[in-house]
Amino acid sequence: MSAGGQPPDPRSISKAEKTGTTPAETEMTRPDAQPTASHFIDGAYVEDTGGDAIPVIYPATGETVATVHAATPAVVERALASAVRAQVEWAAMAPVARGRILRRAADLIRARNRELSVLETLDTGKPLQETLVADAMSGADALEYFGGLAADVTGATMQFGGDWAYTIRKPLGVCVGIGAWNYPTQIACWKAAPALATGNAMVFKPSETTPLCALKVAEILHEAGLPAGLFNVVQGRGPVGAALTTDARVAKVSLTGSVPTGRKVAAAAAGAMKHVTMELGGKSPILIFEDADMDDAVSGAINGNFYSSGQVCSNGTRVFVHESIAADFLARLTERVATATLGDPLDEAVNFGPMTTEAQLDIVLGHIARARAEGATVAAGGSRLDRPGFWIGPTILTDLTDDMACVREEIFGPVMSVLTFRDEAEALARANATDFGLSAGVFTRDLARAHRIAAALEAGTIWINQYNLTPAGMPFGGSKASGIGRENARMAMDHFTEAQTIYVGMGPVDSAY
Ligand SMILES: NC(=O)c1ccc[n+]([C@@H]2O[C@H](COP(=O)([O-])OP(=O)(O)OC[C@H]3O[C@@H](n4cnc5c(N)ncnc54)[C@H](O)[C@@H]3O)[C@@H](O)[C@H]2O)c1
Repeated sequence: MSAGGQPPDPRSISKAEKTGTTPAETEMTRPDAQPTASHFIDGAYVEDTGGDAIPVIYPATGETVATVHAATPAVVERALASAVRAQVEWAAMAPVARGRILRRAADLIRARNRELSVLETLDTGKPLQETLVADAMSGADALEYFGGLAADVTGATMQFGGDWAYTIRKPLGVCVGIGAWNYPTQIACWKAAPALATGNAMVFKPSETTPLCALKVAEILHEAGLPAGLFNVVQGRGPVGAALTTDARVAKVSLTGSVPTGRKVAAAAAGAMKHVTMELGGKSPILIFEDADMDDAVSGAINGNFYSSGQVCSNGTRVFVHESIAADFLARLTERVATATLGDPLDEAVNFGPMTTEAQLDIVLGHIARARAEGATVAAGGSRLDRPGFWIGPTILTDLTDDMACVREEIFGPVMSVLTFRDEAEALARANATDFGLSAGVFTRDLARAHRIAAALEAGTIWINQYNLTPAGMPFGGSKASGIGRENARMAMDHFTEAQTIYVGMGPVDSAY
């Protein structure tokens, strides 16, 4: 079945090509992406064409493949009202029964992985080769993981010699999820799974750039047995997100987005003392020592910079390489990057896709132009490709200093900055000299050094001899400006519940008079 349940609308697109070569002759079929309606509220698709039209553009060609409408105030109201109504019964349900629904949804997602992955590719432009393994499957992992944990939300008891106390974890109520455009299916599932497992309802607003996938997540959750109203999807830009954030019925906002948006949303939520989880941007370092396995280090740097065309929050875009191995590292890196296969992302042979939006491509090109002007050398890529859509190849910058904008600012595109260092203390100090603190990586065969560095790095997630893997059982999130709170793992259950303490007096009650 095609995405959106509508008949396929075949269009011809060219097949895979290596970087810089001409397209092959083979033709492929692109399925239809238009959803049944813009929003999913109270268990059903809802349309209201009164809201602004939002085009969904296939980044590989620049064509509009679907249109949705931003939520009007009436749509936002319906979503919130249904969530408030549904949450009370959901919270009273046996947790194991809640978990069973989430685990059923995980099975449905896995069974439909290809259809969902194609939709993710149309929404974002990421290669199908990636989306088949990283998006819906990661969403299914989260639903399965939190479905299993749902029955294990426990409090604690404290003894005071006679009197005692205990805590119970209570759901927060109605939670809002707001997504970025790079992982629309995964972000919806990572937020929905712990929220629903712990007895909350969620109203989710996808990024206006990638509005399609969260609708499918809602459809599948309800097919798995989720009662109506518990996972609602409303479309729209910033103002819709702001309306949800400031509504008095909302207890928590979980945002995945940039640091500037995070500051705005956290400030708005703080006014009403709402809970927040902030998954924000980064400029993460990867430290590669002279004893590192060179092939693994190159692979880690490639995965940490060019996967999803660099549109990954945790990317290790400042690659610090020990000066004794820097020439060898760069030679191997440029050789391997030249073998990236660009082409239509729906072709499974393709492993490098376009930027998701033209605006983001322009931001990336602006950073590269500024880096050149500041004296950087472009060792690979660096310019827009002459083809329809929003294309730039994997780009490597060298001859850099730490004060250059390309080394300091999040670029959110396929741009790796390669820097060199002399010793561990220097590498560590430079790695930590940033307001961001999302992630970091270290490649070395010296175990003691690996753990010493990991402990000293100021970042929420550190990978040793690996990069960017995020299993559902592992907490993920940022420190410093990169965020507040953690997604995934048991910790996320704490972020969607609050402790209530009950003191038990065993008598007698002493009083002064
Ligand atoms: N830490 C993580 O887990 C993680 C994951 C993916 C992306 N990101 C970050 O996201 C950014 C890229 O995504 P983006 O460009 O979509 O981010 P963005 O900050 O522009 O938008 C994020 C979301 O916030 C909404 N929004 C904008 N203004 C709002 C407001 N005032 N109130 C409420 N909602 C508002 C947007 O409509 C969108 O849905 C990058 O900085 C990237 O690093 C972080």
